[in-house]
Amino acid sequence: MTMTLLDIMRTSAVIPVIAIDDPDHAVPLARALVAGGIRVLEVTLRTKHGLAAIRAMSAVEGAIVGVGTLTKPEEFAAARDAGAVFGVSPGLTAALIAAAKSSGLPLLPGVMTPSEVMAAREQGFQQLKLFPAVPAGGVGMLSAIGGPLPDVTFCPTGGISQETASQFLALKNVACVGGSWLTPKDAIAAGNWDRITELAKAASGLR
Ligand SMILES: O=C(O)C(=O)C[C@H](O)[C@H](O)COP(=O)(O)O
Repeated sequence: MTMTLLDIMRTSAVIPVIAIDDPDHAVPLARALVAGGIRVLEVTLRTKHGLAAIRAMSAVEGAIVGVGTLTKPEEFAAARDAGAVFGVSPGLTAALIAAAKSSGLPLLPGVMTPSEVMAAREQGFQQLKLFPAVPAGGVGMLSAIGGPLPDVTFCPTGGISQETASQFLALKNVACVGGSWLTPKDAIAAGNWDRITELAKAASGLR
């Protein structure tokens, strides 16, 4: 059965934002996160290995793999073909809206102001990423937006940590949070998969 974006957002409390520097890290990293209860994985296109990593991680049992850092329309079909089942962008443009529709890839677009929330909603997007969440105003801003715009659900990302995530997750209009703290670069480089599983377990326990 195909999962909706909301189903995906409600699967785990935290969506790890992943950047793969070495393609050999993709599968063990995905296995380590899934072993810790974190199944939804956002693999960014920040490195040249992004698409190959999406392909490899999609084959890991239990993993639900999406593509992150979508900033250009041509990236949508390529990510979908590599196996991504959802996409995340830091912002939203007319070209990205068209690419999301033509590729069929469910998109979680980034917004940072009430006007951007309203413009995205007019285009049919009711699940949004607040980015960058903490610099934009964090918990106070999301709670204030929930007053006039209660029908939008957020995945705040940017500046959130294990220590602060629960404040975001307690909000009615937050389904999950995103962050890079589950995948520290030093742990990945050292192949310390047990540490990643521990971080994932702690994050899954947030909800
Ligand atoms: O790459 C993207 O597409 C982004 O939108 C940026 C990431 O979501 C943030 O960099 C994660 O934030 P941190 O947890 O503060 O590291």
